[in-house]
Amino acid sequence: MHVDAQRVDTGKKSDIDALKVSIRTERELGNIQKAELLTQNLQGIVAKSQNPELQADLATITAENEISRTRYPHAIELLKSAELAYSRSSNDLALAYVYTMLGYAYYSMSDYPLALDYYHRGERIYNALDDKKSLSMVGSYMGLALGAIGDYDGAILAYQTALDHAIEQGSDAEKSQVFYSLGGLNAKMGDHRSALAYFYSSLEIDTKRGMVQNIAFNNALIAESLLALSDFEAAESHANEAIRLFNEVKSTEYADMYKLTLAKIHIARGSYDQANDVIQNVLHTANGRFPALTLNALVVAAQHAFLTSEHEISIDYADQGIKKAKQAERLPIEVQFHEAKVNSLEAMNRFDAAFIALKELMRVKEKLNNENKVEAIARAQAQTETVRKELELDLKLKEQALEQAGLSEKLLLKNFFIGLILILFSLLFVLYRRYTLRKANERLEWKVRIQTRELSEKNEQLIQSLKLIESESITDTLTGLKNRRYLQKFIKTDIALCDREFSDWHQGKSRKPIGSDLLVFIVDIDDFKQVNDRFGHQIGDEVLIEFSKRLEHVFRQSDYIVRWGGEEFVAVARFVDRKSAMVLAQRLVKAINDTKFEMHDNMALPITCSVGYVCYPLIPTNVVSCHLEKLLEMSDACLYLAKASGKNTWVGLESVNDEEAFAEDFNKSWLETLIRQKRVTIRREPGK
Ligand SMILES: Nc1nc2c(ncn2[C@@H]2O[C@H](COP(=O)(O)OP(=O)(O)OP(=O)(O)O)[C@@H](O)[C@H]2O)c(=O)[nH]1
Repeated sequence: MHVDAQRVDTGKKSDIDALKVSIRTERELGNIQKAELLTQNLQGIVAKSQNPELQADLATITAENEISRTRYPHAIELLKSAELAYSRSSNDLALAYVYTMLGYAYYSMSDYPLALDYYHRGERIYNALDDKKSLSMVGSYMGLALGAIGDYDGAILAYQTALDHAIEQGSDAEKSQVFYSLGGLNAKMGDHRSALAYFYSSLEIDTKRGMVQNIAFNNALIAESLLALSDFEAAESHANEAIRLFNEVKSTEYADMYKLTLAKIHIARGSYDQANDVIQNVLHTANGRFPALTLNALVVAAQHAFLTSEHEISIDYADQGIKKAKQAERLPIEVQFHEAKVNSLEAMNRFDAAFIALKELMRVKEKLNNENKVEAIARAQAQTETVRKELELDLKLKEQALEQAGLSEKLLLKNFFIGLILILFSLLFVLYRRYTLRKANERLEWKVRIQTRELSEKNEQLIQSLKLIESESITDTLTGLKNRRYLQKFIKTDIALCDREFSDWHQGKSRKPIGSDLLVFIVDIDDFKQVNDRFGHQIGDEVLIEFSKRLEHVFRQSDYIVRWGGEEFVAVARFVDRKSAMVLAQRLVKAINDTKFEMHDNMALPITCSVGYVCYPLIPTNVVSCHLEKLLEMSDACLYLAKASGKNTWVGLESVNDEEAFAEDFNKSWLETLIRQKRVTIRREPGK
């Protein structure tokens, strides 16, 4: 559906919906500029309407445009604000889509564990809504991320499920996506011949549908696989076709990205001058504007200079690349630059400098290795999720079969002939399903066989790294809650979003934020040592588990609850009004002391807890940005006051009046001083 950008200014819902569809269609067709133009039109309408849902829609659509432009951090910011709005309005379908897009943005920035986490969130909602088409989409994306962390087994399973959903829906778009992704996976595994077969299948569907940008992507990846197979002539022709199509739809960043493939083809052929022209051209356009493109161009430039024995130049490119990769936190690519530097220094017989560069290379590799350990956890979690999904799918199929059987019986009784025809159709359908599934299975089994040996080696490595990282996992094994690593990873973006909402207000860009505070609680079980001493550690553990469950009842699903350590828990209520803090704290204390804790041997223990909390931002009228550790120091000082006033109660720091209150060490005696000087607003349980 195409809508004239000039004419949609009425703000009518049907017009707005048509405009949204139009933007997505233009983008899918690769007309990014047109999509951005229409988005500006939507922006005008949204500005007039002040409708938060519409603002969230605009943020999502703009984020998708930004992803097309490879501007991922901005896309993430926009998606986070949409996530907030959709959670508030309980718009589950839109929320699931936002999660999927967040996953894709993180995937594009090579943060695979976070990408998988978001994909799982989206998938859970789509499952609950039984939305097969979206399940196919998210399955494909998950396959990509699993493939990227080397979990080929998991990736193949994800694609299999995605393909099933796509076939069931008869959806060409999703089928093409799965084929494209399977091509990518095979290319990653080094099986370029199979990769080509998948890319060609995807290309065929996209050509039928006239999806120019997808056709361009298929051509680009076909070129890369052909290059790997040393078929330079065909590779060059596909790379040129990709570049032509990307330029045609004004997607110049991608055109430049695949000009680098062309440069690699020239290098492989020994046409170094031609390669150099292309590289310089890309570096010139990318520098400063497109960080991802600049990094890729510098890798090829360093490689080119090394091969033409211009070692000084190669080192210069490598140094530029190291600096930029550090800024962009792209460790895998930083490793490539260090390697290039070591090679060039060695080739120049500068062994001292080469040794120093080698040490740096080892350090960065070690860092990357540590990150991969976290990825390994994501892989383990993803595998568990896949097994669960399979069981669920199996159960659903059985239920459907039972339902169908009941239905056929009734129909048979009513009308034998109609029943007979139905059975014949069902049979044909089952045969057709079996045929398509068998075909898909054959293909997958063949690939699994090829990969079995590699997988068992990888599994062995995985077991070793899992052992290493058990203590660092993001889940607390006793209570099943998340642990401090999880909170440290996720809270940063929430704090940034909160800062942004408030500073927009200070700068007069938006109205005063409502329901945008973060509340950080520390919850500590009272006299827990006595529980252990009197009843033993096992009972102590049972208390911790029951305690966690009660915490989960008090907070919302979208809040964070983590076991910080021992008998101490941290909960963060996200994007609420600070007025709710007292209510939550009271509810927390009551949730614990109201009913005794039932233990497995019918013993019932009276348990109480103390709570300290802090509301963020602390000075709403003048944002002083804080990190998690500082906020915890403050809630801990409040917790101390709660303990000192007899336990089984709460104390909260609602706001502070001046910036100087943020002393280096925010401890209990500093808080007491601030209270005495009336520089803070403190809340306590009435009567305590
Ligand atoms: N059973 C069990 N006990 C734990 C665990 N982690 C920490 N603990 C115990 O928790 C107790 C904490 O004791 P303290 O820090 O003295 O605190 P408390 O007794 O709760 O006293 P207050 O905080 O002043 O109310 C210690 O006895 C730890 O051994 C665990 O995973 N399981």
